[in-house]
Amino acid sequence: MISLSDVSYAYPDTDHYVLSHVDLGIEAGTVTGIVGASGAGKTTLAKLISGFIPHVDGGELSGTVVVDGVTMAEVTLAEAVSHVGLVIQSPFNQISGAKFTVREELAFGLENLGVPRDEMAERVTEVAGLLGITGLLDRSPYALSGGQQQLVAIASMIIMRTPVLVMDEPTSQLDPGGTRMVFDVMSSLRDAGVTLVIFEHKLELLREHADIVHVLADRQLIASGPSRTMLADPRLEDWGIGSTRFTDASSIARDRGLLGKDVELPVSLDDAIPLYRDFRSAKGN
Ligand SMILES: Nc1ncnc2c1ncn2[C@@H]1O[C@H](COP(=O)(O)OP(=O)(O)OP(=O)(O)O)[C@@H](O)[C@H]1O
Repeated sequence: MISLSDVSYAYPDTDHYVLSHVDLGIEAGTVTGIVGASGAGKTTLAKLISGFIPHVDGGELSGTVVVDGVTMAEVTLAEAVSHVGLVIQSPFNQISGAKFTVREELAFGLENLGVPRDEMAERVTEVAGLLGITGLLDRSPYALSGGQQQLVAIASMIIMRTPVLVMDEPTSQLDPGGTRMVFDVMSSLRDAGVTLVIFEHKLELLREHADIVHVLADRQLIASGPSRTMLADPRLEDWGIGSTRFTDASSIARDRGLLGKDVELPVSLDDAIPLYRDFRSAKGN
């Protein structure tokens, strides 16, 4: 569904490559997590997958990016965005600036596609319900909190029903409840067959929702694996990505001989529970 072959990229008026010889393959209907330290190039990669590079940012690009059968550099941005939606990191910048209410804002992209009014209204109601923003529909997008704007930004992409959605830190402005809700919505999108690529720092949530995780460092995708294995990898510390409290605690317990040497370290609470149960039964209480 997504294929990057030998992709290198430098922003305009710079003399260095932000990404260098990147290869990536993503299967349809999967959830892929991409992690990397600050400045590693996550936003750049998100913009490449969704066609904003080269169509908006320009710069020097080599290699090919194919999404949903379309080579991104060879089609217009309008064509690219019909295949892949991008939720950008700053929700304020995602708002079109052309509309007075959230309802109109959500319908904006559909209007451009010529979707009939009745269907537009139905889709707005549906997506607003999904993201719990029905009560905001008649408010100005600019009168909302950062978290509310983020939900509107996500809704404005989901409503387009593209087969691929790329999300660049989609929950950065949300509280834990809002974050969980957005991840639950992502699960239902995945169930509906949407291919998701999530750039995210919240490793526990990524563990729960991503099938495969890739690590971006040194201008390349340098490691990848199933979320349980990749997100418990001790090298994540060296790459400036960190680790979860469950991995840290279990790693200490293992070093002190409380857990077996070859125990598979947990990333999330769900991973940790069976481990602690085994530990308790081994102790006989
Ligand atoms: N428009 C631009 N022009 C020139 N350099 C840029 C531009 N945008 C980003 N960069 C540089 O490209 C590199 C990668 O930036 P990018 O925003 O992709 O990283 P990131 O991993 O998303 O970071 P963060 O986690 O902080 O959002 C950084 O060194 C950044 O300074």
